[in-house]
Amino acid sequence: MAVPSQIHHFHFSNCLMNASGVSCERKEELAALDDSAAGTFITKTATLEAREGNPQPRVETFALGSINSSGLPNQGLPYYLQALADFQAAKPDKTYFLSVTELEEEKIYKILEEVEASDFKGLVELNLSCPNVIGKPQIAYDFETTDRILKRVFSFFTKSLGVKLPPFFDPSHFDQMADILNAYPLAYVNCINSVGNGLVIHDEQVVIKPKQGFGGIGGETIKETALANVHAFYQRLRPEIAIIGTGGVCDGRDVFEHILCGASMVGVGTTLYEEGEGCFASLTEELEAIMKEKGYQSIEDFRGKLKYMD
Ligand SMILES: CC(C)(C)CCc1c(C(=O)O)[nH]c(=O)[nH]c1=O
Repeated sequence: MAVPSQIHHFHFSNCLMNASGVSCERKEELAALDDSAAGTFITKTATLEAREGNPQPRVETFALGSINSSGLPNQGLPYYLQALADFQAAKPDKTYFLSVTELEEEKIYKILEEVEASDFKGLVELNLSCPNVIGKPQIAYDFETTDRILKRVFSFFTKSLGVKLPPFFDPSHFDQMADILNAYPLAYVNCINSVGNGLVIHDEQVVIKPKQGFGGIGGETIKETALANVHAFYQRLRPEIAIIGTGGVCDGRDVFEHILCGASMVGVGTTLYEEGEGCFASLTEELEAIMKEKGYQSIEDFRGKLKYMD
């Protein structure tokens, strides 16, 4: 029971995977994902050194989703490179994802130089939702910084690289970002990261401790924004740049819709957080039932074929 997919020469036995950040910080969590119905996994975004992250409570769920200000808690790059080497040795034919970022521009180059020098064979995801300079927006909302970073990264980086993008909400931003991304040999873009700086209130109080309760929103409530970002980039990017659709996946229909919008792989975050890795099997069953009912044999029968009203 699976719906296979691929990104370039990387084949995946199933089109579902976790969203970076959820159930993927420690090796034991990655092992559970590795043994699940998911076609692959992506690590929690790694930084050069391990990080504690923000004070708890820092992740909470609410009726229609989740909010988090985790603060990049991770075990540090060496931990993930070693873990990935072990997973790869056990399953030589499987492809995995490593997510990385850093909190200053120069360190972004340093961490990618370390990944480049490693034996990692999978795909690398550069998380562009990181704040760069204090007082400036996150990298992906600063177009010239994004362009400068990608230009310098691709002057030395030869492994397969994708970028994780926050949501955009304006056609001119889709246009500007797509123009930048199309200039680089990216393997894929992953749309979207959580919807930044939401606020969840219970009674009269915020529900997470960091940032006076402000945090990234995920789950059911962000699906329409996620689908729009997947499709907007599908419409604009060169076909060589694949799209991973992440955000708002609660059932098989949501997976189907991400693929209809152009996604080749679909990331699951909040639902994985709430249901555990068994969600991949149920999402796959639901997707297969929809495909059967519609007579679709494979993803390519409907990927990107969203119909407009003429
Ligand atoms: C928000 C950052 C801490 C700068 C990056 C890590 C991250 C986090 C996080 O670790 O707080 N949460 C998200 O929903 N998306 C992210 O990309």
